[in-house]
Amino acid sequence: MIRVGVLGARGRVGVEVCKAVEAADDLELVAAVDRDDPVEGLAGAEVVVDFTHPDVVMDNMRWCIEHGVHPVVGTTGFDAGRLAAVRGWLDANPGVNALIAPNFGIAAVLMMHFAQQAARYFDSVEIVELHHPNKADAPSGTARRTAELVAEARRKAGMAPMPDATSTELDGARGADVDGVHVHAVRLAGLIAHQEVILGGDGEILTIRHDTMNRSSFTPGVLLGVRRVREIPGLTVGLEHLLDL
Ligand SMILES: NC(=O)C1=CN([C@@H]2O[C@H](COP(=O)(O)OP(=O)(O)OC[C@H]3O[C@@H](n4cnc5c(N)ncnc54)[C@H](OP(=O)(O)O)[C@@H]3O)[C@@H](O)[C@H]2O)C=CC1
Ligand SMILES: O=C(O)C1=N[C@H](C(=O)O)C[C@H](O)C1
Repeated sequence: MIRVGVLGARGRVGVEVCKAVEAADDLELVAAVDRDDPVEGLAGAEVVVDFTHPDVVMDNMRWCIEHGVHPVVGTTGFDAGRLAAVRGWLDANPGVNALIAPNFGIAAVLMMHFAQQAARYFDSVEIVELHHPNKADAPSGTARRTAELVAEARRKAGMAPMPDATSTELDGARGADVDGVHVHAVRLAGLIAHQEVILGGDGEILTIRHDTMNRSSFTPGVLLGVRRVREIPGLTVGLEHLLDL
């Protein structure tokens, strides 16, 4: 049995994670913690899953790592500076590992992977992400990561900058520039989490679309991370590293 704690346990995703851990024969839910709850119970966990908020996730990760607990993190808002800080804490606490995945949905990971593979065949790539209006961060962690993967693939292939004659624009009209890739964020009642990667070339458009239809879809990926994090040294970013793609 792996002893598991959950941070953000009463949140939209945390509730689903708690249910999935409780339903798994090889996992034991030893602590379900939300805002203002005592955290001591987490020290009895081997792995802590975090689905909280970008404002608090760094403090949570530091606490886990310093208490010898492996964090599996779905909370978004990571940039290069934050990842470097996490690496520093892990270096200071050998034997503790961490997994951060901007998206635990298997189909979402495949969407990012396919976009990365396709990127070098098209002149232009833009990303549209669409989420529920209660989301704190824009663009989404998934869109940021997709843009980074696409940009890296284009750099490796030695591609020219994307064509774009825009010379006058209203602020924000072309979206956020993530590593040279334009990312557009929609926040709309009724949505959960969706993304389109639109790739354009000479006379052809390829659209790769992913739709999250419910939040239990994240839990198989989370449980995979929980089961594997103890054996993957240091910091792992992205579930793709556990999927043999
Ligand atoms: N990687 C992935 O696959 C996915 C990532 N996410 C990300 O996960 C995060 C959470 O999403 P979601 O579940 O929709 O958000 P919710 O707001 O529904 O849940 C977050 C929960 O964490 C609680 N919380 C806030 N601060 C703390 C704290 N210091 N300690 C413990 N609990 C705390 C919140 O309490 P309160 O409401 O009082 O603030 C809330 O209950 C977001 O960053 C989101 O982008 C979401 C879906 C999938
Ligand atoms: O806040 C959400 O809901 C989601 N957040 C993650 C992100 O920012 O990419 C994953 C998924 O899109 C749902």
